[in-house]
Amino acid sequence: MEEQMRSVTVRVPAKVNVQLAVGGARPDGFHDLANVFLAVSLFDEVTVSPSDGLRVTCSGPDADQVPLDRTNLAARAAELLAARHGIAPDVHIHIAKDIPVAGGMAGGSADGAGALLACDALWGLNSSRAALLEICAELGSDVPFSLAGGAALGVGRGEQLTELPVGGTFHWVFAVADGGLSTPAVYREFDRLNEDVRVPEPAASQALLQALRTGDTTALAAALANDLQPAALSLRPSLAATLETGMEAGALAALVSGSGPTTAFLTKDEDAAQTVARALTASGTCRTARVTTSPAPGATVV
Ligand SMILES: C[C@@](CO)(OP(=O)(O)O)[C@H](O)COP(=O)(O)OP(=O)(O)OC[C@H]1O[C@@H](n2ccc(N)nc2=O)[C@H](O)[C@@H]1O
Ligand SMILES: Nc1ncnc2c1ncn2[C@@H]1O[C@H](COP(=O)(O)OP(=O)(O)O)[C@@H](O)[C@H]1O
Repeated sequence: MEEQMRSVTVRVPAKVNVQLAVGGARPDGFHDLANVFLAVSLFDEVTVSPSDGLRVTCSGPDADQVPLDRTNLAARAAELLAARHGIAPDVHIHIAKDIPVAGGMAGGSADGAGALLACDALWGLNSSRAALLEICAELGSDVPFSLAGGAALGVGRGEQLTELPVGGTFHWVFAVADGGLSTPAVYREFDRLNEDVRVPEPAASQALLQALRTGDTTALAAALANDLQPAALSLRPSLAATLETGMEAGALAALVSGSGPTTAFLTKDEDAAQTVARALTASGTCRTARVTTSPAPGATVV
């Protein structure tokens, strides 16, 4: 009972990149981006409670693929926050995982942002939003957006966010692939494929921002773009069949989610999403299909 009363649970969304414009490799190994994030209604739940030391547990269908040591982004978040305040990270972090692992949907980032917010509440630190966002950026390029949710443009390596207005609800299907793809490997493949190309400065598409602002699904479908898609397809050619299956079933557009291998299908409404999900599942070109909506709120104490 004591443990229950003193636990804090935070719900955190997955993301899809509706535009991922990638620049050339920087000297620090990162790439400058114009990264338009949209949070979708697939969530992990991170629960923290006092413990003798730092401990991570995980439940859910993909739990066996999640590291439970100090490399887990949730553990790193707790350690960073505790270090800033000169306290010990004595906390049990439990992750109820529903976001595909290594799928290009920022599941690890979600858990990092979730653990940070949850520990801040558990330890009564009352950190400012700006302080939390700064720690998020230290944890990873995508982590600030997991805290923020909604929609945002991320520049720099994706960590410098500007919130974007969204004027409606979008319907998506996500086809979860068997096995993950390593984000660094996909960026390396992007570099290899662009070896002899002058990669332009990344810039957000005005048509895309307008489509988000007005909630115009057809316009959003026309503007979706992911510069990492050729690299993900090069490393995982079978994704082409998944993309084709969703389009044939009536999706307005299909793309790889971030670094993949999850693929995303935008549909005109919930019924169309169910039809696409059924076709994807029946085709055997993916492990499972998930119907979602966007935008979704960022990390929230529940
Ligand atoms: C590609 C994206 C799209 O949102 O996410 P996923 O689709 O994997 O979830 C992100 O750029 C991934 O962000 P995140 O997974 O937080 O990356 P980080 O931990 O910061 O960096 C991991 C590695 O990815 C590469 N990386 C990441 C971000 C960036 N702007 N340029 C890069 O080259 C680097 O090789 C880096 O060492
Ligand atoms: N809390 C976490 N959940 C999932 N993966 C994690 C977590 N912490 C660290 N990782 C590591 O990060 C890798 C990328 O995971 P994830 O964030 O799910 O994918 P992506 O970067 O494609 O969005 C995993 O393969 C795993 O080794």
